[in-house]
Amino acid sequence: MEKMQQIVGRARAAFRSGRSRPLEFRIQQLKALERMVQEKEKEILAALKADLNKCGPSAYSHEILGVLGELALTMEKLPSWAAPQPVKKNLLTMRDEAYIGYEPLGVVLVIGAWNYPFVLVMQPLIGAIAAGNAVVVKPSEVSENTARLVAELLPQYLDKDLYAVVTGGVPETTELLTQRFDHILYTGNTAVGKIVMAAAAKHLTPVTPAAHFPAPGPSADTAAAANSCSGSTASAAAFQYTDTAEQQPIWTLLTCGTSA
Ligand SMILES: NC(=O)C1=CN([C@@H]2O[C@H](COP(=O)(O)OP(=O)(O)OC[C@H]3O[C@@H](n4cnc5c(N)ncnc54)[C@H](O)[C@@H]3O)[C@@H](O)[C@H]2O)C=CC1
Ligand SMILES: CCCCCCCCCCCCC/C=C/C(=O)O
Repeated sequence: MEKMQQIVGRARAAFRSGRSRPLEFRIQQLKALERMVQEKEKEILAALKADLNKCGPSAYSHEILGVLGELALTMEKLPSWAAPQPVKKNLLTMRDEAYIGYEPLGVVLVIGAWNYPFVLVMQPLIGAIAAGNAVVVKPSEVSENTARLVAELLPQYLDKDLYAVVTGGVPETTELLTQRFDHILYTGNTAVGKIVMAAAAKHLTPVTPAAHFPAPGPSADTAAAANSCSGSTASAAAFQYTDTAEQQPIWTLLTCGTSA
């Protein structure tokens, strides 16, 4: 318990330091992530082969190109996604500067699944970094080589305190879920999804699930409505990922929008 408390506590302290907020810092971390994928492509593909016998164009396109594509898109669009959006003024606000400004939520937990073990932790990680959050990544223990590689590589390229990796199985995930997060992005089966959502509910933490739930994936609106940011307007940032296999949106990362 103490270990998870320390990991999440370190991420929270790093978040509170404010260094994840500036746009230049976020883009610099995303660039480092891009360099990691380019420089360690062979190791990533070898881990996928060892875990799942995944290889050839399918491994390369989903797990490497998919991540590089997400990084390129995010770095290109981030300045406009993160920019304050002017809002219409009324009589009460006509003398004010009125806009919606996007704020990071805090510490985000990313739980990945075994079947696309690299892309399913990297895509949400990219969105969470882009939005200025600290992140704790929990890759699937079933694809243990990929999990080990992610734990080894991320600290070599990213800020070690802001972005942590926890490896292990059910006991570790269970322990991790006792901690308070500001958002949880979960991919996996429905039964565990219910466990994750119940644990999150104890801290009133919003969860974005990517499982095969009966309803389609969450839309920006439903996710925004589910998110509560005290004293501010909840707004969906444009960090949305479309699952090309299923043609439905599966990731929506929220930031808090505050309007003056
Ligand atoms: N909608 C989508 O976009 C996607 C959905 N999926 C779904 O996910 C399925 C694979 O998921 P799983 O087999 O669940 O993957 P998995 O066995 O890798 O588990 C997912 C995560 O849940 C954690 N976990 C497992 N048991 C737990 C427990 N009792 N308490 C807390 N945490 C626990 C694991 O540590 C792991 O990180 C696929 O078959 C598919 O249905 C997968 C990829 C994308
Ligand atoms: C040039 C082609 C680039 C394609 C990139 C697509 C990357 C998306 C990979 C995500 C795979 C998740 C699929 C979900 C599976 C499931 O529901 O079990």
